[in-house]
Parts: sequence; C-alpha cells; structure tokens
Amino acid sequence: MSKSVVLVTADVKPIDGYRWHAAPSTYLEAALNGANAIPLILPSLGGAIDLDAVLDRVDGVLATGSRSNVNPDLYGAEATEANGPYDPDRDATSLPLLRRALERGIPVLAICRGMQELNVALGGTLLTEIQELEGRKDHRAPVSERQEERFAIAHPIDVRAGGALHQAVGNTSFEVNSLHRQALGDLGNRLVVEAVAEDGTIEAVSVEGAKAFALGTQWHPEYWVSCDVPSQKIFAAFGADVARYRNARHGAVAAE
Ligand SMILES: N[C@@H](CCC(=O)NCCCC(=O)O)C(=O)O
Repeated sequence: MSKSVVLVTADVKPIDGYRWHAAPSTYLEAALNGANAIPLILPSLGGAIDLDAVLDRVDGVLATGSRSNVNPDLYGAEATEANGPYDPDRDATSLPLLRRALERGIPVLAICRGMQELNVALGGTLLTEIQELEGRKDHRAPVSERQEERFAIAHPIDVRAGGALHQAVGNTSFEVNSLHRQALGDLGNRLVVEAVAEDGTIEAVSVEGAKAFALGTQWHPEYWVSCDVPSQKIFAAFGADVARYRNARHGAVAAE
C-alpha cells in the first residue's frame, strides 16, 4: 500500500519578485521522518482550491508555525500595523482547512501559528504581545542568527494528566522551546487545554470529541524531532493516526 500523505500549510512570501507559497523544511522533514508520511505543501490559494478534493487524497494535516499573525478581524479584534505582519491568503486557506479536516475526522497536528489558527477557526481569540501582559513571561525567541539558539529549549510545561498530550508523550511535565508573542485567549469550541506554562500561557490543546488525532502545540516539536524524545513521540503519535486513517481510507476506496 502507498505511503501516507500529510498536507502542510504554506506561508505566502515575496521572494525574488515572485509570490511564493512556502513551508520551512523542518516541518517537511518532521512529517517525513517523524510521522513517516510524505509531506505535500498546500498552496494558500484560499477559496480557489476545492478543499474537499484535496482532503480526499491525504491522510493528515500539519499546520505550520510562522512569524505572521492571524488577522485579528477574524476573532473580533482590530488589525494594526504593530500587530502584523499578516498573511491573509494563509488565513483564508488554513482556517477552513482545519475546520474541514476536523469535520472529516482527518488527523491534525497544529504547531504555533497553526495552533492559533485552530483556536480562531473554532471561534476562539488570541492575546497579543503577551510579554507585556501582567504576570506573563517573555515567550519570544532569543535574538540570534543561529536557528538552534532561537529554537533552544526554553521553559517547562505542565501537562494535563490523562489527556491527549500525556497519552502521546507519557510525561506530565517536560521542557519546550518558545518562539511566539501571541497566545490563546478565549478557547475555541471543543478545545481542551492539554498543557500550560508556569505563567498560565496555554501551550497545548486538543479537540474534544475529535474523530482522529487533533493536537495543537504552541511550541515547535518539529525542530528537534531527530533528537528530543517528547518531540519524537508527538510526531510518532500523529504518524500512527495518519497511518490508521490511510488504512481506513484505502479500505473504504477498495470497497467502493
Ligand atoms: N505570530 C505568532 C505565531 C508564532 C509562530 O508560529 N512562531 C514561529 C516563528 C518562527 C520563527 O520565528 O522563525 C506569534 O508570534 O505568536
């Protein structure tokens, strides 16, 4: 049977005078090596793409992180220049994609901006510049040219005992990296908090009643998937459910 395919969300970026639809290699390699699935980048062409036609052909969705912020218009707040950069084409693609993947029971792993998209897609809100909020710590990346320093492990998280993340990783506490200035505010419909940082920042969520693996992380398990055990276990759990979904999908197609 053919290998599983995971759809990877894309940023729209100006490069060399063109508009590129791009995803960092770290996510693509993590899908390939950590989840044992072929990564397939979905261009952020919004409503021009029939999402169901794409989702008919894939076994999972990996929503990537990005420096851009979800446009606040989408959760009832005001867009400002300081809050940007925004990526409206990505918003117009990722939010419907995540909603539809959940409706169809397709496994979802949503990382950083991806988790923020998941929350907004389900009706939640985001907090911004959390380092300026009372009692919150600075969750932004260290200032460095070196990616391994920017993605360095930064702080511990407390994991909900018995929850989806605990089941995947097996620990009720572990250390994660941190590269964000926004965080989840009001929770979207059916989202359950799976982990928090010491300052109360929501670090992971799952979707209550989801028909498949559906996890969001505010940190970046993709970056250290080759050597960090919790990161490996998260991608392995996602990959196992992606494989289960693929087998069910192929069984259903064979029976038609
Ligand atoms: N814009 C949001 C999204 C956080 C996120 O996905 N960060 C990844 C950044 C990767 C990098 O800096 O290279 C926020 O800031 O909360």
